[in-house]
Amino acid sequence: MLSVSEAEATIFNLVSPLDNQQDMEIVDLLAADSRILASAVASQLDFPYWDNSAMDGYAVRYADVQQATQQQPVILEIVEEIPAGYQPQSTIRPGQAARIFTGAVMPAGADTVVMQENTQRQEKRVLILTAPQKPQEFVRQRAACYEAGTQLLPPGIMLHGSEIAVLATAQCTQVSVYRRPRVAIFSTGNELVPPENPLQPGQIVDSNQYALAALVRQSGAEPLMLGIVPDEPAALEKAIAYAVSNADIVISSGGVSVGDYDYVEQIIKSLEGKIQIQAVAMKPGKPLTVATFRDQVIYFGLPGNPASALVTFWRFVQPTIKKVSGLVDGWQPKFIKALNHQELRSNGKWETYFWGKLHLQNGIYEFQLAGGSQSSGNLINLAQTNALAVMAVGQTLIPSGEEVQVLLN
Ligand SMILES: Nc1nc2c(c(=O)[nH]1)N[C@H]1C(S)=C(S)[C@@H](COP(=O)(O)OP(=O)(O)OC[C@H]3O[C@@H](n4cnc5c(N)ncnc54)[C@H](O)[C@@H]3O)O[C@H]1N2
Ligand code: MOO
Ligand SMILES: [Mg+2]
Repeated sequence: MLSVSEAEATIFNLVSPLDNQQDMEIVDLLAADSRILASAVASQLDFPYWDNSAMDGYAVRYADVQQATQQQPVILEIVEEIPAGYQPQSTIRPGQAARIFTGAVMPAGADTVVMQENTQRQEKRVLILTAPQKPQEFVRQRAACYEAGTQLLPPGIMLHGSEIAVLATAQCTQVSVYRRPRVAIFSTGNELVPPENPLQPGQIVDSNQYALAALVRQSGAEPLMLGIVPDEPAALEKAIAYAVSNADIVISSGGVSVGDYDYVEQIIKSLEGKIQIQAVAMKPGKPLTVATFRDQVIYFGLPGNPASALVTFWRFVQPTIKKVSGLVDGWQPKFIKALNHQELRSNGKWETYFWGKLHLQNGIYEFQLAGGSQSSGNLINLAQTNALAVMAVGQTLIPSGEEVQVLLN
């Protein structure tokens, strides 16, 4: 049986990002939020676009004012007023200045701005009362932040407010992003019914498909919900064949253990899928099954128990979706160290995952175990959790107050 880290390495090696040519789409700037950039962006505009003032004050020649003091102010003649958005008409000559405002274009001849607090206005003249610290003070130089034609944003990053600001500034109103990966999801089990059906004796509501669809969407992909498939080989064969032909990633839940009605592995093989993982030394989630089809589609057969399905999703499927989606960095699972708030115990045989809540307490992360049963059949206390504490194989106890490794969901 593979260890969790072996399983992780196997899975992450099996998948590669979508193709940045074939699998891209063009979206409007505002629709680009939370999308992943498919190709590098360059702009034809420098940033700043032109030399401009960082202060409300006076554009001057540094050589004129470098000796100015309160006692011996330098007096300059004001030849022009330059509000933001206006193209200056004059050239500043020795002994001259222009009234200027924040964001306004620097006039030719001037190289420095003196903020108005360091001046005194006398009609058509200005007294400079304090010398600037250095030439170019309070001038935002053209291209100081970005030179036209060089790379502005690299491919493979997720776009949020700050990147959208950069694209807007570069007048990049149509953005090339990766299409969202398509993830087919179905549940297996004769006992399952959709949430809206009245329950007959022995039936169980299919919660996994809904949870997984929400998590898939949260991971940046498009869920394709294929419903409930009974534990019958023919039905399962039809569902798997359809799913692997219509999605980049397939997630089923249930039917991967050793029971007489657990057909998933058998059907994968009959459809010429390649079984890559049959079980992982973890709890919950041991019967996790992973396969590939035509070296293109990855199939996750998650265990049916609700907590097992979600834990294996967080641990393996979520990073897989993010990697496939084109993200270059940050698709990997995120672990942090936290203070363990209560004792955690396991039998030491499997890498064990405990669900709970990560709090920030006086600047320190603390892991609080969800109250109630941590059995894989319990899903009720998964609500409002945001993290999984991890106990290594061979470890049987993490005392309260000690450090614990935590996976962020
Ligand atoms: N003899 C053994 N039995 C089991 C073993 C084992 O090693 N030897 N492993 C156990 C573990 S661990 C798990 S996890 C489960 C995995 O079972 P399957 O993946 O085959 O899933 P099912 O048998 O179909 O269902 C298990 C359980 O989960 C409920 N379920 C299934 N699908 C859903 C759904 N969509 N929504 C909500 N609940 C669902 C189902 O009703 C069962 O109660 O096997 C153990 N057995
Ligand atoms: O390991 Mo199963 O996945 O918990 O109950
Ligand atoms: Mg079973």
